[in-house]
Amino acid sequence: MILNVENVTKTFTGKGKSKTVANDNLSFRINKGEIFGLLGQNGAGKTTLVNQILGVLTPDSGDIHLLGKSILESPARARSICSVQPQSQVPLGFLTPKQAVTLIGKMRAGKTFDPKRVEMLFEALDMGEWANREGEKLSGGARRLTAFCMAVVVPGKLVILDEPTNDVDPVRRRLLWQVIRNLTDDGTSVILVTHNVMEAEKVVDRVAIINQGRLLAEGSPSEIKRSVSNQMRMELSLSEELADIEMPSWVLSAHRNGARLLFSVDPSYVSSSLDWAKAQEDKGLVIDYSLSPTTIEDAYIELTSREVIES
Ligand SMILES: Nc1ncnc2c1ncn2[C@@H]1O[C@H](COP(=O)(O)OP(=O)(O)OP(=O)(O)O)[C@@H](O)[C@H]1O
Repeated sequence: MILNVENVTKTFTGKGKSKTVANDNLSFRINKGEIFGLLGQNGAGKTTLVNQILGVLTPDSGDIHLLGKSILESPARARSICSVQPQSQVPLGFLTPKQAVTLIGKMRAGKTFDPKRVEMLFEALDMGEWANREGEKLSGGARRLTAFCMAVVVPGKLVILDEPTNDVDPVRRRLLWQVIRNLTDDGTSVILVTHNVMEAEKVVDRVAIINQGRLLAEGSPSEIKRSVSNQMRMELSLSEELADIEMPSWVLSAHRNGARLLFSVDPSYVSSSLDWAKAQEDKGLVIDYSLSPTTIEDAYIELTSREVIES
């Protein structure tokens, strides 16, 4: 085991003494060589937890053990064991990606640093065209990939990646997932902090879903899906963002994001749900629909969503 988070609670006191419980009695473990997804909506408490793993914040109660030792006893050790890609963009200034990544590699590995590692990463992520371009002239995606390379050029035993695919194009996203997967070959563990549940499902071994500071579920993506039940998902693209759709009685739960509507459907209502969707399409209210087995995104929405749209 690399990381053991035990009953961690962290509360912030704001203006007027209002309190926010950012982490509420969180407990989970991460194994060696594992990719662990930390999933949760904005404000769920992910960054607060990461900052405690890095020893930047101290829990109010509970403890975190990294490779068997308490972070409370030695916060600086935690920072030497972990490498991090932060959620915010890393300012590169006039440094090129090659210079920035090489600099970090030398700082972390000293004389044992092998510059071929930079070439290998740039090739694996198809970054050659940007390698020698000034940081300030790079696109958001190129900067994000550079920050990723800085985090993994000499990876710690625990690599923490906060939304690493933000701004990255779909082709390089796939390359990035492959590089992340390869990181674990030598026993490195990875924490992947993300909102992008569907993407995470393809790469993580286990996930923790947190909401309002609390752990809602933990396990492999298939365990999480099973825990939510044997439902089907219907996904609809509405013709207008504000289209008024009457909710059928067989909908178990619903989630709407603009013109995208997701239903959980009892498998015994497959035929009725397809008839209903076809009727909505004929009325011009729905552009497109599909029915498929539950995904981890459905499980996530089911677990975290308080909002069920009304009929
Ligand atoms: N320094 C702070 N002072 C007061 N409240 C804070 C502080 N840091 C975080 N919070 C609050 O704690 C809660 C958890 O925040 P946190 O940044 O950990 O969430 P998150 O899951 O990382 O969100 P996001 O996905 O948006 O980055 C939020 O309600 C946030 O407003």
